Amino acid sequence: MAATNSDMSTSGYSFEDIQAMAQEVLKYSSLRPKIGIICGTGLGGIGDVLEDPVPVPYEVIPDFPVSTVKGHSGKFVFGMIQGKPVLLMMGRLHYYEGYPMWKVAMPVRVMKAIGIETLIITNAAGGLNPKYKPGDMMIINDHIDFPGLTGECVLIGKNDERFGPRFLAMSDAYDKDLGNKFKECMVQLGHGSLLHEGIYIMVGGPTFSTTAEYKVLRMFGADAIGMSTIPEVVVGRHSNMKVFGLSLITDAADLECASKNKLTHEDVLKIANDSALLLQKVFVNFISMVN
Ligand SMILES: O=P(O)(O)O[C@@H]1C[C@H](O)[C@@H](CO)O1
Ligand code: HPA
Repeated sequence: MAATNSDMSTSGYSFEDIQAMAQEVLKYSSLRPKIGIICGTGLGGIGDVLEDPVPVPYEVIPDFPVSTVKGHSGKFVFGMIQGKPVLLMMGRLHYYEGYPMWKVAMPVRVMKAIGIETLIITNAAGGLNPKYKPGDMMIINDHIDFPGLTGECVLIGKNDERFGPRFLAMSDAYDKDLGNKFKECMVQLGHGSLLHEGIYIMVGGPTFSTTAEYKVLRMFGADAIGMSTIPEVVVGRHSNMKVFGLSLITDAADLECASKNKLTHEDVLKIANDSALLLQKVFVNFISMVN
């Protein structure tokens, strides 16, 4: 298996490598899910609503990278939600862990090869929009691929058309119908006031931003800031999947430089943990509405 990028192929893994990884994962379950969920930092609690979960640790998949961040356990999990088979990815890969961009999003290609058609991507994010508070949620309706704009787009390199087209439109990246369904769930459950729709910007991390950086990124028009998601969205769309993106707002950017408290990963995990039960309830309803 060629897990290097020496030939400048887009993914570093050939089409055949990705199919072989998918076949390996499929050996663990007879379920054939069409819905995939990527759990953001601390959001693995979504896995608690899975009936008959079957975990597939990344270590059993040949040449699959490991997840090194607290709050990301490092496994795929098959299971059922509301009578529908789903595949969870618990343990995303981040650019700041030292993985090249093509490797960060490679699991999305494996999910596609497994049969996933609808990709639900979650993350923990900082609120740049002054209206957002920790514990709020934001449906991502557009994004700013900051690494992409500066030459680190996940699709840089040779393109294998079996994965998707060389040039990819991103104007319709986020599925509106899925967004409306999620909104409906939040309103039905009485939590409509926690929900926003907005623009997510990805930065490389692992540093959180300075006040000056937050101000610039807010001026760009971003509502929430994080260190993931966009490479997965781009590869999901390249693979012709329907994509839904959700940010859990875990902290409010200190645009006035007024706070004496320094933001930590533990703060992010705590808010994610506090929101776990609500997210589980919402996801049970949401998945029942997803085709
Ligand atoms: O994997 P996500 O984007 O949810 O994780 C966020 C960004 C960093 O990885 C981490 C910072 O606490 O949370
Ligand atoms: N910045 C970047 N990533 C994040 C943040 C933040 O403020 N909060 C959670 N993930």
